[in-house]
Amino acid sequence: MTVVHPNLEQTKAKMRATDVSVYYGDKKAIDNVSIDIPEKYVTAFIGPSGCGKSTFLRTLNRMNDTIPIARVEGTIELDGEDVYASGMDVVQLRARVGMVFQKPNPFPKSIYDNIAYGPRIHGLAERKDEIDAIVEKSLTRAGLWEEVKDRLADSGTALSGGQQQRLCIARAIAVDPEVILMDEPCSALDPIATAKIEELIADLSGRYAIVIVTHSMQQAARVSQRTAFFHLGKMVEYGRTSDIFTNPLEQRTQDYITGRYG
Ligand SMILES: Nc1ncnc2c1ncn2[C@@H]1O[C@H](COP(=O)(O)OP(=O)(O)OP(=O)(O)O)[C@@H](O)[C@H]1O
Repeated sequence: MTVVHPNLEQTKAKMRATDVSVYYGDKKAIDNVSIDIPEKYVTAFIGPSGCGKSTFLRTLNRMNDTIPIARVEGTIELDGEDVYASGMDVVQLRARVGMVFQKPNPFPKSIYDNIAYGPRIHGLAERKDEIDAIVEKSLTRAGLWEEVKDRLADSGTALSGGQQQRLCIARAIAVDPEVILMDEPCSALDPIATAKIEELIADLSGRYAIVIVTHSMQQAARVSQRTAFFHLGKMVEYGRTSDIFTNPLEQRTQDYITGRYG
């Protein structure tokens, strides 16, 4: 059972997970997790290594489909629609629920094409001027436009690590997502690049539902309004970020945030 803080105000759920369990073969990695992911907020998933944070994050846009031995039970909804329904178009789902990974993974293409690719294949724009506008808007929103506007034809892989990660965020934004999942997006970055990504997350919250997996409690405290603490595949506690860090209700949460394990 998850302890949910009683003072949580009602917010509209953008995504809802109900009784979700995930298995890798016979091994249960996520055990009966239910959570509402609120619209326009940043939700952080924290917990010790191996507790299942990334596994659970990946259920939200069916990234686990790419792992043959992974099996998901329970229900995940996006605006009330069953994400695992047989008629669900997974490509479309992953545009609506975008993902940014631990290691920046730009396509080996130009900066321009990294952004233009998604809108083109999703039919969001056809004319060059429309695509140009999406490229500029997405890069601006990701805080990268000023740095790259004079070299859009250069390869995305030639950027610094932090710039590459902002390019990947711009790429996710370009297809007009509703939710952005971030799996330890700063773990490969230095402190300055990390600070830029954190600023960017703050700018983007309010516009998208964002879910971030992080090993850094300081980062969770800085960027999120909601925090879920995971331990051994279970979601132990969920509440406002400030409450989770100052007034945890569960001993296991208290032990983790005070550094007794992790
Ligand atoms: N592809 C996979 N095949 C088999 N087992 C896996 C796979 N991915 C993860 N697991 C197992 O599932 C459990 C949860 O792993 P997961 O990566 O979700 O945890 P995590 O909390 O994100 O960890 P970390 O913080 O170290 O990234 C672990 O026991 C892990 O070994």
